[in-house]
Amino acid sequence: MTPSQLLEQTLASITSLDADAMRAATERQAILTKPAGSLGVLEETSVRLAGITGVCPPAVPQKVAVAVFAADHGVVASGVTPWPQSVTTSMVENFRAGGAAVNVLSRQIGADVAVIDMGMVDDVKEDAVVRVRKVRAGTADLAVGAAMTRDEALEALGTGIRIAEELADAGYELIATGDMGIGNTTASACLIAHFTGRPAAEITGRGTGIDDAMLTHKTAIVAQAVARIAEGAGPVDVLAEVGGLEHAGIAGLILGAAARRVPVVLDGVIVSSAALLAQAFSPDAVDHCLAGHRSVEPGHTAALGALGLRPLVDLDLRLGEGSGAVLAVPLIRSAAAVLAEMATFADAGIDAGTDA
Ligand SMILES: O=C(O)c1ccc[n+]([C@@H]2O[C@H](COP(=O)([O-])O)[C@@H](O)[C@H]2O)c1
Ligand SMILES: Cc1cc2nc[nH]c2cc1C
Repeated sequence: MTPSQLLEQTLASITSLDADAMRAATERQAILTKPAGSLGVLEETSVRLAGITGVCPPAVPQKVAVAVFAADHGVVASGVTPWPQSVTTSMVENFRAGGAAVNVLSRQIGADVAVIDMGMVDDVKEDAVVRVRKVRAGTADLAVGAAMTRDEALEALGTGIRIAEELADAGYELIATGDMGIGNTTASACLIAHFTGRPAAEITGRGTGIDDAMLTHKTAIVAQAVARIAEGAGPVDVLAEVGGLEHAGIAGLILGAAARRVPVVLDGVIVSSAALLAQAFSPDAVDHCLAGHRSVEPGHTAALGALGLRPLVDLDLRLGEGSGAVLAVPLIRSAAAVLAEMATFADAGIDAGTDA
């Protein structure tokens, strides 16, 4: 099957959320021993999980994968980040060794970290942690021209879909998403500016921590690259022009997981920019996602607004790797557990009155 056939087949199998399961979840929330609505966003989360999985009450997700998509970016040659490109590889080796923040946070919740080399400049070895699916050795510099070809964009989307299928087949009930790629906040800003229609100056942020001069330069690069996108360009063209290989992988993962009814937890600005891409292919796919957190990057708030998602955690994080998605998992598990395990008014013999 060609990547484009895989994409078409995946899009055709994505459905809207299960309205019956959501109705049952909403009705059950109303008879649990609490004032109606008092568990706020946890209640909404439980209803969404029912809609995604088609089951009420949805199972508490025990088996959780953290899929961290890694790639390099030609735009680092244009001076948009203070960090050397080699840090992408060094951090992937840190993930493999279990020493990064995402490893520590994942151990806290018993989640398995899977790293996908979508397109790092360096070659890394395959093992139980790192899956080598390199589409090309880094993108071209988006400040100068298209980041990749349409065929490469399609291949990378297909790779992400396959990762979702592998994780679903391995029995993962929830997939948290993450990214690693020096320079990738520039590509993310381009995607967000394009899909939200907001100006580059409003969307472009400091990434790993850049000074005012570099921010001005980065913003100009984003504005110019977005202006190059042709009127009426489809999502594959947008991805090829200004995206990254990890963005493609994450968008594919979101589409593939939605097709399999496996909920996906979004991380920060990079993952959410990839979710906008997934939304351009299939608005229903994003309904199968939960926003883990709100990053301090300005583009993230704009992206969440366009995705129509409310972040579960807001802790001034700007790390990436999947850190904010992993931190939200205990809240998602709690939301499902409340719906499944709380006593009803009838069970507890509590008079709910007539206005409850
Ligand atoms: O997830 C976020 O919101 C986030 C915000 C700022 C930076 N990052 C991480 O920082 C790296 C990219 O930053 P930069 O400045 O090199 O574009 C990349 O590895 C991201 O995971 C991530
Ligand atoms: C050290 C470091 C760790 C990261 N993790 C995700 N992005 C990162 C960027 C840097 C620079």
